Amino acid sequence: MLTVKNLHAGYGKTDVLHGISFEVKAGQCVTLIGANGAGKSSALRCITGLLPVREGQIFFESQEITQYSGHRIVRTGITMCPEGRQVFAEMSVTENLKMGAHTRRDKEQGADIDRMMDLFPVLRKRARQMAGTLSGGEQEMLAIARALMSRPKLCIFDEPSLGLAPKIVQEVGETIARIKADGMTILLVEQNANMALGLADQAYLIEAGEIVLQGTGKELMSNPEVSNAYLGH
Ligand SMILES: Nc1ncnc2c1ncn2[C@@H]1O[C@H](COP(=O)(O)OP(=O)(O)OP(=O)(O)O)[C@@H](O)[C@H]1O
Repeated sequence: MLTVKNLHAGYGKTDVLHGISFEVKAGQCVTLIGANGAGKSSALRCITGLLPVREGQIFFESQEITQYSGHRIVRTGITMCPEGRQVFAEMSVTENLKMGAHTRRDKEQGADIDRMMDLFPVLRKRARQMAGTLSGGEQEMLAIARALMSRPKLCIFDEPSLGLAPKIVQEVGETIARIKADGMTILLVEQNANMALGLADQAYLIEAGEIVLQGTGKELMSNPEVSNAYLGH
């Protein structure tokens, strides 16, 4: 579904991605793991049109999207659930969900809001509450639900566990697993390698802008180098 080939990108004179390639097949959960500053978010910024690609190509389904604007990429069916959640703090939960559907022209948004509230009961309880007053975990659920409101074909999660307590991280992991079981294709970027590898069909380890290891989630989890450096075992 998504193919990234030999991707180079950077900021100013500095290159931070040095030719990474990976693939996300329909229905898979694929994860990019790696330390702080390895280049995971930069790779996502390239896919979503926020950072120019210097060399290489990105394909989504049958089209090349390498030079597409962020807006056009959303219309192809790629949605990102951003790092730090970025909910609209001064809007209610329901209004945030409506914002997630702003690119849709159909009349089923109301039914989808209801579906999201079934999927995330805490959002129904807090429907009228300003999003800025929700807890971190609730805001993450809202950010995920808002991303799903666009009815994406590919949902990208950037560090969904960041800053959350371990119990909430587990809940977020379970939520992503449920979304995957419903058939969503997922690209997940995480520093929390334990959570990410547990969910992933396919995983890539990025170090200093290069992919240094790839395999199934299980394979990377049982790799001693990954285990020592990233899993805290
Ligand atoms: N806007 C920017 N301007 C200049 N350099 C940047 C910018 N954003 C990121 N970088 C640099 O690019 C490199 C890769 O950063 P990136 O955010 O992609 O890493 P990451 O793996 O996602 O890490 P993190 O988990 O901290 O987000 C780092 O060296 C970082 O300092």
